[in-house]
Amino acid sequence: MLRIAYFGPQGTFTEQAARALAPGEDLTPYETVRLALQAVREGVADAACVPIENSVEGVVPTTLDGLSAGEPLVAVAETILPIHFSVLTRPGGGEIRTVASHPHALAQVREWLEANLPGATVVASSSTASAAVGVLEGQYDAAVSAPVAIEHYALEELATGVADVPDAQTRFLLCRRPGELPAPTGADRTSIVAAAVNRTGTLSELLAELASRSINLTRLDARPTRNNFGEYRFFIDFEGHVAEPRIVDAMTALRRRCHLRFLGSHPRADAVAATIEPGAGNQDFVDAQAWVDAVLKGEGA
Ligand SMILES: O=C(O)C(=O)C[C@]1(C(=O)O)C=C[C@@H](O)C=C1
Repeated sequence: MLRIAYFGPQGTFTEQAARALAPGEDLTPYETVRLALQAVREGVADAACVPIENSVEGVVPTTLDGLSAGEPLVAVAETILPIHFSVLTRPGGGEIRTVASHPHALAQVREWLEANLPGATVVASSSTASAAVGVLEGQYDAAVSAPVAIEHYALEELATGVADVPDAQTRFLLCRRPGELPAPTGADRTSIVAAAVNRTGTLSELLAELASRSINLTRLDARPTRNNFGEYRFFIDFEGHVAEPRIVDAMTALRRRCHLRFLGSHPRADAVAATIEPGAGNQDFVDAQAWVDAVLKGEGA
């Protein structure tokens, strides 16, 4: 049985994602994303399930920072969950003076809180489920939690289906130490971190390498390197798999220009096939290489 670390405690959205990505495996909650990733680096866990991006609030910075520093880890699978919340209180409730949740969750229910709990002080907690634990322990009066939290904690539902944006979604990754890659499917995502030197035009040069090969980006984020003020690392997700000739061509071009960290190639949860423009398919790259090989052997011109 695989040992799967996940961003917990029990009752987070991430636990649900871990159950979807690793059904029947042995799941262990960790208090932070960093600790879940560390468990994999230390060999205590085989893989970690962590949130990466939300359709309303964007990327989860602790996950980006956790993946870009320390021993390399790669994502081997992803899942996307619909996100709506339950607001949980102690049974028999009383006045709600404080309401807690993970900052990403609070950002997705700001309007609901203003309309329904206008006097309450909003408090950030380490996860949606730790907010539920806090309510149970009397630290807060209400928690904005994943609907499954009610199955783990003896709380009452004040409201369910809470979401300022009805179709919100979060994408989660299953990360392991580098090893055999998942096979390409034609509907894959590749993730890299690019540490480019700070000079005019570097980011646009990197993006041009992808654009000139008609490789479609699915996400672009920047995070500070933490070394020099104003220096950033770029997190780039794009369609395709590193085992495809067109992606190999792009990755080698990028590697010549900057320091790269590979964060994985794996099937997309939404199964959207890669956009392939005329002249930019894998066979086009194979044919072009075969022509150059023939020239080198003196068999073509
Ligand atoms: O706290 C949780 O339940 C989580 O799994 C984390 C997280 C996130 O980091 O975005 C996951 C999904 C929701 O968007 C809110 C919180």
